[in-house]
Amino acid sequence: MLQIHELFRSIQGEGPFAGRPAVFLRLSGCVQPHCPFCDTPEALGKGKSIPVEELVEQMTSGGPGLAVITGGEPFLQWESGLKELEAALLQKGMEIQYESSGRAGVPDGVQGQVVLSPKPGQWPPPSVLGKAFAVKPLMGDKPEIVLREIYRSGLPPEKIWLMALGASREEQLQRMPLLWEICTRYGYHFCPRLHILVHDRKKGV
Ligand SMILES: Nc1nc2[nH]cc(C(=O)O)c2c(=O)[nH]1
Ligand code: SF4
Ligand SMILES: [Mg+2]
Repeated sequence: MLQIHELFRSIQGEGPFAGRPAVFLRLSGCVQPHCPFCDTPEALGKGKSIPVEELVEQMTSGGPGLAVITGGEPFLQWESGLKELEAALLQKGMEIQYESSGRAGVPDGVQGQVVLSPKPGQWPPPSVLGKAFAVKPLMGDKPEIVLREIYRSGLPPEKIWLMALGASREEQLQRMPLLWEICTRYGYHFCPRLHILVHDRKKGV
């Protein structure tokens, strides 16, 4: 069983796979304490219990493609169903990408691609960063602190996507010019959040 908040088809809005059609599974629950700026508070509750087999059926009904598994914090449920879901989806030819804050660690043996979005003040340890395919830090009012963490971690610029904190189109657009400048200067990827730019605060897209 997995505790889920929602399952929907959309376009990956962030990171290295941005622009790709994908099926999204948003798992429920996150590590305490929850972030005061959380943009998915609706996913922090208990959610609905759904059997893994039913999720596999729904997620593969459109044929093979990209599955994005997000939350909340998806890796909290690794041992209670997510590992099993990963194996079943891979077996059906799906490509898997995780959206994780890194706050629950990254399980050993995970096969999908892990994209970490560290939150301000919560920079993950090297053992967690080392398992990431890409790192896309949320940039808020103190970008210099995050830039220092990136520099200290020794991550190569090719692995970094900078994205703006904020759940609204207005906040995104307001923070983008500075991020654009920083990305140009340091050779990081600029990460628009397409679903917010297109749909603003709408959920389930
Ligand atoms: N379209 C779309 N792309 C996303 N990429 C990461 C998302 C997330 O909430 O983790 C997300 C989301 O909620 N929607
Ligand atoms: S890690 Fe993400 S989902 Fe969890 S409380 Fe923080 S912002 Fe919300
Ligand atoms: Mg999100």
